[in-house]
Amino acid sequence: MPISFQGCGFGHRRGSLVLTGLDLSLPEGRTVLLGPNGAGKSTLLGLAASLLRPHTGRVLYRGLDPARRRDRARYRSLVGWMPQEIRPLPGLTVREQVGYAGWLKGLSRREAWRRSLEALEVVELGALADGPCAELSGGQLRRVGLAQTLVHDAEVILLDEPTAGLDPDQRERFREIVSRAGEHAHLVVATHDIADLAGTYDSAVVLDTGGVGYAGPLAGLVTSVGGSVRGSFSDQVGRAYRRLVTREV
Ligand SMILES: Nc1ncnc2c1ncn2[C@@H]1O[C@H](COP(=O)(O)OP(=O)(O)OP(=O)(O)O)[C@@H](O)[C@H]1O
Repeated sequence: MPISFQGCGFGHRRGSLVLTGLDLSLPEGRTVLLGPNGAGKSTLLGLAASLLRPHTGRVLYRGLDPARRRDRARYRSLVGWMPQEIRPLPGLTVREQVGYAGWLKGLSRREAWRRSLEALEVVELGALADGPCAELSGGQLRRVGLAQTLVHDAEVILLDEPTAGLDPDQRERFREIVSRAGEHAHLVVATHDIADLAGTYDSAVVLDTGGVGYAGPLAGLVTSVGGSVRGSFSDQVGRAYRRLVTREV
């Protein structure tokens, strides 16, 4: 079972909590994390990535608690995280940037270098491996971000709005690559891109004003809000999500 949150509370500022008493086990497989702006999706991923530490409760994966110093390095080697913004490191090639990420996650230099090319091939950037990272387009940089999560043996991969700002073709391409990456690891993807949810994900978690509105299989999202069964399954899921967060009837 992937990452679980046990009674987690967190606020970025004193007196204002984003998450309170969160009890949630992220589903297995490919999970989409949905919710309106400010619902706490990035905060939840930040806690899962051990970038943020809960003020109350704990985050666990395979019995490892990243708040405990002795568990942290192992936890981080098993959990990959891609932030919303990928910054090219000055002077590094694409392959060096990905290899560096692997080294930070505990791979030897030799292993990180070898695997960096494999990861770049998965995201279809092998041909640009030796070019400067700073010259990549926004869409290509997102793919570097994904390669950085694939270069080590992450069992859980967390992606924060990986398709934001991409044109429709790039989004579709990225969704395909993400879907493929989900064959080898549990994926959790925070996104507002609700096109083809059914083709890309197995499960959904919907956050709404500090709580979990829904967590489970995509099909259950439709039935949980009494959604209509008209249209394709993806359309039904999209409508059910909108209904859940806007209370549309
Ligand atoms: N660094 C920060 N300092 C202070 N408040 C923050 C910080 N980051 C987020 N917040 C606040 O925490 C709340 C949750 O933000 P978060 O970014 O987790 O939401 P989100 O669901 O990812 O939103 P979006 O869809 O807009 O990316 C918001 O009210 C936001 O203003």
